[in-house]
This record gives sequence, structure tokens and C-alpha cells, in this order.
Amino acid sequence: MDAGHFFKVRKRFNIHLSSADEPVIALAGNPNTGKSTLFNSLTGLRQHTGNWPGKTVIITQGEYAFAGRTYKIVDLPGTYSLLARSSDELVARDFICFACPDVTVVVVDATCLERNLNLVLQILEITDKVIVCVNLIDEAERKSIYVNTKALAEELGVPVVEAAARKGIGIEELKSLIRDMVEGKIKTSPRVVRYDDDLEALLDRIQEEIKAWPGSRFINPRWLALRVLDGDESIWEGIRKYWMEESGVLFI
Ligand SMILES: Nc1nc2c(ncn2[C@@H]2O[C@H](COP(=O)(O)OP(=O)(O)OP(=O)(O)O)[C@@H](O)[C@H]2O)c(=O)[nH]1
Ligand SMILES: [Mg+2]
Repeated sequence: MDAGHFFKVRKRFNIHLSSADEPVIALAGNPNTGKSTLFNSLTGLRQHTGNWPGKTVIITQGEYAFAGRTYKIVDLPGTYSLLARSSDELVARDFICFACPDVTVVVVDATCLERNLNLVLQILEITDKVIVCVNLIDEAERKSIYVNTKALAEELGVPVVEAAARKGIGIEELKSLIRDMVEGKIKTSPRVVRYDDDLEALLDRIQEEIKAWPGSRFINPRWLALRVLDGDESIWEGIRKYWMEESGVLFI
């Protein structure tokens, strides 16, 4: 039943799958971190890439085969945040929260990791099916920057893989991690941002109400409660579009 729901929602994003159980992998990340280059490495396609930000404005999709299974891969627009202030942010956010990719690979730039972690934490608030891909390690090495990926994975509570997408480095390891996550072999425990006690108490109350909705299993209730507190109107538009129109799921 849930697979059928997500099949319909994914179609709404023009993601065409051969069957409802074909895994969907999203590539998210700040602009210019090498998502499209990674996409090309994974799929063997030649999507145009360039070194200016904000280029990918539509969702590009492709496929790759690994160990006998086909994976659909979706290149999301580059964004610094998912607060849905721009159309790029809205598309990336709606895809992650409504189409529920089987894995979201967050591509981060090894040369300026800190700036990229804001988006990683925002995505970890929505989903625990995350792999962080620290790309541009060749560029980082050139600048004598070394990333302790083991410590980063422990801090974030999700797998971290190093890559230099332009040279095809790290691609096989990423594919194998994706397979393991899709098959449920990787248990993650994402770092959750905790707010002050009053806010947490309020979040608990809102979450309890959300959990009573028939559609609540399609979304992370804590994340939705945060959006409610934020006064984020755009989330209701998404719920109408992807739950009610696609699956007839009522939410009140
Ligand atoms: N040195 C090096 N350059 C890379 C690597 N990956 C990507 N690049 C370069 O970084 C630039 C940006 O890459 P894109 O793949 O277009 O980045 P993007 O994340 O898709 O960018 P947006 O779509 O604008 O968000 C291009 O010039 C790539 O060739 C890498 O691993 N090492
Ligand atoms: Mg791109």
C-alpha cells in the first residue's frame, strides 16, 4: 500500500519507474558540490556540468545497474537550505519529504565542509536514509585539507564516503553503500537537533496530533511539527498535492 502511494507521488515528479519497488536515490547538496558530475559517474550519462552555481533547476533522472538491480537516480537542484524560500528549495524539499527517496545522498564539498553541514542537518531532520558523500577530496588534498570521515560519520550517525566524482573515485563504494541501505543492512541514528525544553514540549504535543492522521506514516512527524511551528504555509500545499490528490489520503 505504501509502495503504491510513493509510486504515484514519484510519478507526479515525472519519475518513471519500471516497477513500484525500483529503488529511488536522490542526490542533494549545496550548489556546485559536484552532484551532476557524480550523477554522470554513476549513470554514465553526460549531463552538462559547469562551475557556476544554481544551474540545475529541474530534476534530472537516470539509472544505473549494480549487483543485478536497477536504481533510479535523481539529481536535485543545488540548495543551501530546505526552508522552501526559492523554487529550487521547494522542489528539493518536496521531493525528499513527499517522494521519500529510498536513499538521499547528500553531496558535500570537502574544501568547505562546515558551510555544507547546515543542509546535511536539515535533511537528517526529514529522513534517516542518508549517506553523506564528501566530494572534491582531490581539490581538498591540493589545499592540504583532510576530512576525518570516520569521526564525521560518528557525529552525524549516518555513513560517510569520500569521493572525487570527476575522476570516478569513491563511486563503487557509494554504490555498494546505497545497495546496503536499500536492503536495510545499514542502521542509522541521525543526529537530531534538540531545541529548548518549552519548544520540545510543544513539538511533542503537535507530533501526537499528527500521528493520529491517516497520512502520518508518509512523513516524519517531528519534522512536520517543526514546519507547523515555523508557520510554513508551503507544506500544506505539498500535503494537498501529494497526499490528497494522488492517494486520497485525508489528513484531518
Ligand atoms: N576537482 C574536482 N572537481 C569536481 C569534482 N566534482 C565536480 N567537480 C567540478 O565542480 C564543478 C561543479 O560540478 P557540478 O557537477 O556541475 O556541480 P553541481 O553540484 O551539480 O552544481 P549545481 O547543479 O549548480 O548545484 C564542475 O566544474 C565539475 O567539473 C571532483 O571530485 N573534483
Ligand atoms: Mg548540477
